[in-house]
Amino acid sequence: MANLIVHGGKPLSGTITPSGNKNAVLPILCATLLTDEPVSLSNVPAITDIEKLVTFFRELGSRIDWDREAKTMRLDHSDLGSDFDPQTLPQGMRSAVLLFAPLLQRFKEVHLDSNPKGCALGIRELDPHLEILSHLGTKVAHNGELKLKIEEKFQGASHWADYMSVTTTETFLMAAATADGVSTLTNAASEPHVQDLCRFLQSMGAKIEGVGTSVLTVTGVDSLAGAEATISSDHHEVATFLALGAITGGDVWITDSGPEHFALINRSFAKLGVEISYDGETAICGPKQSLKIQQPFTSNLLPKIEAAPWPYFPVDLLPPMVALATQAEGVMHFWNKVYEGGFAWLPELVKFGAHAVVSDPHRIVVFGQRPMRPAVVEAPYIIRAAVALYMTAASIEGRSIVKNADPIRRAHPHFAENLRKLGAEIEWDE
Ligand SMILES: CC(=O)N[C@H]1[C@@H](OP(=O)(O)OP(=O)(O)OC[C@H]2O[C@@H](n3ccc(=O)[nH]c3=O)[C@H](O)[C@@H]2O)O[C@H](CO)[C@@H](O)[C@@H]1O
Ligand SMILES: C=C(OP(=O)(O)O)C(=O)O
Repeated sequence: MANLIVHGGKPLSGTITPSGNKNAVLPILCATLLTDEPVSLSNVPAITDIEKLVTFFRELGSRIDWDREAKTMRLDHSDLGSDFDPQTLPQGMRSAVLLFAPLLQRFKEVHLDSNPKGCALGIRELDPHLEILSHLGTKVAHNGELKLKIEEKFQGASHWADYMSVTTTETFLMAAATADGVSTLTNAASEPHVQDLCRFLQSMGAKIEGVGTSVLTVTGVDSLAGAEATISSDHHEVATFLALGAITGGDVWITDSGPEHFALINRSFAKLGVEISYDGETAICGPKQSLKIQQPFTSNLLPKIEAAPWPYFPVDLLPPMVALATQAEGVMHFWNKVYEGGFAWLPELVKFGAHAVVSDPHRIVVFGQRPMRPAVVEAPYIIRAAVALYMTAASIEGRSIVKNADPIRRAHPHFAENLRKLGAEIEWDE
């Protein structure tokens, strides 16, 4: 595990180009298993989750050319073996569950001996995935080991999911793409990365209707073809760097920022006193933001930022907003409607002097502008919490250490290098 050594208190200023979105590239990589034809991807981020997936693919027999500098990858799965060792399934990354449907489509039978888990945000349940696979014709048996089996093909079916789950929706899309007949998912997730997977599958020849809505209809096709795609900018990274500009009093410009996804995210910034402006596709967090929490018109109400499945404010962006609230004048209520463990890292934030009260596992109240001091804190295995602890350290004059911060590398390539370009004093201590 690696620690981040931070000398904070300096305004971060400059221009950054965001990386490709981890949560878009990983399902797209899993979907490449659905074809024997070559696939070419660009804007592929050099992140550790992809390293793990590429290692797994190579174990299977895939040919992969990954130029990390050029951010391009060419994949060819035409020479895959006839089976795989479940022990080689990537661990510690939720996206490994996205291998189930394509592996089943290839091998017809898959045995799994573990839940690959992911960020420690709560229980990362497999049941919705098993439910959708079972609806689409998979025989599911578990007796210590999980055994999944299909006959020749997935079978088209309709399913109304319990809740809008990102990866479950992606499992549905991959299974339904080549299923026999028509499949419908009601209560589907519609996050930007889910839409990216839909468009990628369409470019491979899949027939998908309802992209971006909560009802997806997929008409199965016999086979999918090779394709080319560019991975979208990571809206989490865009928002994080804007928040870093705001928390340090700097002037940060982000190119290729995907403004179409930001209306609600920017309104949430505005609730904390941060105005984001645009020059075309470039998002700007200008200098000297007021960092004053807006009061609601209604009396007897706390201002709040409420996160839930898209098009709500994204849960993965709550931690940077919480860090920002520690520096803002006023009180802000945060509500994570998704994860029961999404705020478990708050005791670490408090070590900097922040005043944050946990109301219940889903809700906290942050009292801003308390006197803050440098600290040595421990990052949990949660990418965005590690980022938020770094942000807080960057805003406080003096030397702080964020221990075990390497989950950041799961999603943000060249994190420290990018920040140094903005004037940050930050080092990895391996
Ligand atoms: C690889 C990937 O894409 N990971 C993302 C994906 O994970 P993932 O697909 O695992 O997240 P889900 O959308 O399934 O939601 C996670 C958990 O939240 C709970 N839940 C969710 C929605 C809801 O309306 N009610 C509810 O109870 C469930 O316990 C569920 O297990 O989506 C999450 C939610 O945007 C993000 O944090 C993760 O970064
Ligand atoms: C929670 C995340 O990842 P995972 O779903 O892989 O845990 C994340 O990207 O913030």
